[in-house]
Amino acid sequence: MLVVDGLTKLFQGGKGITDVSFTVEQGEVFGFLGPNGAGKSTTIRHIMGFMKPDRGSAAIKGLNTWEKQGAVQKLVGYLPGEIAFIEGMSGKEFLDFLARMQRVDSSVKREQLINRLQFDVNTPIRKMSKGMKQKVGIVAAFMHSPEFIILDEPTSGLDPLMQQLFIELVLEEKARGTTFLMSSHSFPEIERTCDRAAIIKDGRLVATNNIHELQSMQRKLLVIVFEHVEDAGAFMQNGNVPIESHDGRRVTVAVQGNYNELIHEAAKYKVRSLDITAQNLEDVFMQYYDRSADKGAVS
Ligand SMILES: Nc1ncnc2c1ncn2[C@@H]1O[C@H](COP(=O)(O)OP(=O)(O)OP(=O)(O)O)[C@@H](O)[C@H]1O
Repeated sequence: MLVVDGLTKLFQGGKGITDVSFTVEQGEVFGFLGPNGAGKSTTIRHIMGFMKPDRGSAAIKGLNTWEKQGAVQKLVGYLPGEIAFIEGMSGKEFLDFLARMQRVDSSVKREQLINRLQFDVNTPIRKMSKGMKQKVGIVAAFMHSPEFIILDEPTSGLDPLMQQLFIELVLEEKARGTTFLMSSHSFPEIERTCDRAAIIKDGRLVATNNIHELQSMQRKLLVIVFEHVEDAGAFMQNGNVPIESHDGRRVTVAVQGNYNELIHEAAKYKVRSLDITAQNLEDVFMQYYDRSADKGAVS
């Protein structure tokens, strides 16, 4: 569906993106993660055909996005990072205006989306909060059922309930075969929706990975607090379990699947408490990347 190949754009002052390459398959939900200023929006603006790259290219369904921007934009639903609304319009007038340009009868879906996102579409946009404007933008990107939806930080400004609803909307569209590219700061949000994700830092892609593969590599961290410091010491010395860290009576162990040996060993001592947490998926991502990079192979 999307091929980004060696995309490079350097702004005055040296910031920008360098040699960004990745693909998004039809029906896939692809996440684009990175800190502020990493180059997410710049990459997305090239994919939408709004900017001419210095080098490299982006193509949607084989159409070069800079050379065929009109055709490309018809195929895509787009939510920009900062939406430029037309002065003086209400939400309804703005959506009517877009619907005329999209030339698809989107009235039924539009009503459903407005009802689910719970906002007053007749409010003048200049009086809307950031979250309300974001909702109008989401309706605009989804209402005409495009086959590819590109979202630049879609949940910024939304409260947790609306973030949850947004995830449901994405999963419903995904089930209908819609392809997504979406940027985010939030790994948990990407984890809930995406098949694969890429991390961008300082304008360069540092890793691309399969989320389900990462989830299967995710280790559990067990924090065991022993009754006595000596027990903690003996447990660490005798047990054949990978110790993550320790502090007095508290020992943190990382396990991936095989709990028997650990439970057997811990049961030899008096345990005061036991806590289990899953390893942060972002850490798994970066660990995996470091290992692959050492071997010279980043998938
Ligand atoms: N038109 C421009 N002229 C000069 N520098 C720019 C321009 N657009 C972006 N930049 C710079 O390029 C870098 C990447 O910006 P970009 O907006 O792509 O980041 P981002 O990952 O989307 O960040 P955020 O999460 O803050 O939206 C930043 O350092 C930014 O200041």
